[in-house]
Amino acid sequence: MESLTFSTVSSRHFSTTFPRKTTSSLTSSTSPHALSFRSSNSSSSSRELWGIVNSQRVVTGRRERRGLIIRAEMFGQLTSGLESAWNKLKGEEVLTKENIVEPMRDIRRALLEADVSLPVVRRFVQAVSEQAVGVGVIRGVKPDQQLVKIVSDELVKLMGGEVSELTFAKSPPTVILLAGLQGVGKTTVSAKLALYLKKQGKSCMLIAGDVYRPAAIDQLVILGKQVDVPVYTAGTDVKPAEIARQGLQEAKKKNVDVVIMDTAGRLQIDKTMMDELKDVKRTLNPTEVLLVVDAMTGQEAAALVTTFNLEIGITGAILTKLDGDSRGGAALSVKEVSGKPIKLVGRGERMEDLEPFYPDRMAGRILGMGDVLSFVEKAQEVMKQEDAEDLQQKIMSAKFDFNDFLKQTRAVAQMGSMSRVLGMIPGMGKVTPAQIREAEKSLQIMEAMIEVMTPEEREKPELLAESPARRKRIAKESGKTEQQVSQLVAQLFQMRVRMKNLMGVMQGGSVPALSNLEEAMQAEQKAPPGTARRKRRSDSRKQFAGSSGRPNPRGFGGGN
Ligand SMILES: Nc1nc2c(ncn2[C@@H]2O[C@H](COP(=O)(O)OP(=O)(O)OP(=O)(O)O)[C@@H](O)[C@H]2O)c(=O)[nH]1
Repeated sequence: MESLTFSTVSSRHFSTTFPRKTTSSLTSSTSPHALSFRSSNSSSSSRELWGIVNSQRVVTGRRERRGLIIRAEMFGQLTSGLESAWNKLKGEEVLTKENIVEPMRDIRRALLEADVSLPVVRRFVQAVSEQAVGVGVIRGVKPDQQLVKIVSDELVKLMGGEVSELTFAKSPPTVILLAGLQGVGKTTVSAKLALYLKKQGKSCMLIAGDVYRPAAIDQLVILGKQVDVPVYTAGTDVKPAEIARQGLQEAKKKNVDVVIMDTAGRLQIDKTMMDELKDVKRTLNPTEVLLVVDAMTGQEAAALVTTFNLEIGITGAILTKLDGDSRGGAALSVKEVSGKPIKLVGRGERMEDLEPFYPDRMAGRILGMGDVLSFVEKAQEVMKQEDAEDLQQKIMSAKFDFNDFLKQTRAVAQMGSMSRVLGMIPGMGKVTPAQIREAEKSLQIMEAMIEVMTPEEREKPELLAESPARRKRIAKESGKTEQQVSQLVAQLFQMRVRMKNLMGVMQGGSVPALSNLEEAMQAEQKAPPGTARRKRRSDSRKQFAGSSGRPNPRGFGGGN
């Protein structure tokens, strides 16, 4: 399904798999975060690809205007409104009560401009502010990235958290009653839904219940043919409740799994319409009563869902025309205002354009920052503040041992494939797949050797540095060579010194921001011989001498 591609694409795909073309200057501004993950070649006309390369935003419309191609991005205005919030945090070290005031104002404005209902905006802003000031520091994650993550989590919550699946009757047929105002897309949705369920292996039948618009019956018959689903019709002279009864009877006779009833829409909610719907509902005793609402109507859609729920009792909503110029108000307000979930969304006029409503993917599209979100999540998982501080302490006091080494390598493994993690780090995108495979292989070798060390050896690497016999034993038990063991021990000592050097670049001993770490690493690589490198080597020797008392004159590789 099309949407699947948007929230999970890792940054590597931007640079390696998909060609890319920069968005027209007429589209909303581009996130600086997203930019850092982008590649720069061009040429693709595929809509899916465009969605991906535009940093996971959905490009929905394509209109020629005065020779220029204008690409409308879903929720583009909301996305750029939120971007200005992150931008206000550039250069900040940590989120504070003071420095989030301005970004929160931007978030509030962006949501209101997107036509999100005011009480919803108020609650949202309050929830985000509270979390932002209490969030603390996560190693390697900048405050603006942290705010993106908090906003994302709250957006997901606002939209209901989990996907709200359709319910099926214990004994078939499952009956789905569709309701809604005129022109919202009910008839189209009826057929789309039948196709959607058919793809899940369910047999379906449609009932044409819109007796006020004869063309609607013809339309449903045509669409039914298109998706190859039978349509029950009884003309326009029969009451909708009676059509429902007959249709249901027919469906039972045919052992159909799901019956979908299309009903008439009105321009306004009126009593006759509600009474008629109530009659139909009573007759059908439906498993699902879904209100079809138009995303373009913004918070009005949420108000409608509330009214319909109070009047006839509904189980959820279907949001249509999400591919249009909707600003996001409907998607963000429906659940919070009405308490009823959006179950499905329509994203185009084709029969295939109906899909479940995934709050997390929707949030990802609104923010257009899937990569930043997954990076922050991974960092949160593996780099808890306490761990980072603990590690820092150890490094500063040169006590980084094999347990820490193992913890670190496992943390990297936990972060998923190393390649993905490296790809997420700006500036690290040029690591080749071969290098990555090599790195992953050496991690496994290291783990095997550390695992056979005694607890004492793990805590005091000096024991191994001093004793060829111990190294020999480790080699034997882990199935590796003595040279590999010696290299590992040497590596640990080198790492102590390297990390200590890196820590030196941090201001005030704080946990490093990613950029500092990157700069330090680049500086290290660029250092001319005889300066930092030379110093590091001598530091390394001192470190080794200090820890073991007496360096092995033959070096690790040469011992027996
Ligand atoms: N772009 C887009 N158009 C849609 C979508 N869903 C429906 N439409 C279009 O909206 C128009 C109205 O759809 P209908 O299915 O006739 O609407 P209805 O609610 O049955 O209308 P009434 O029978 O008058 O109440 C049609 O032109 C559909 O093609 C969607 O998700 N995206």
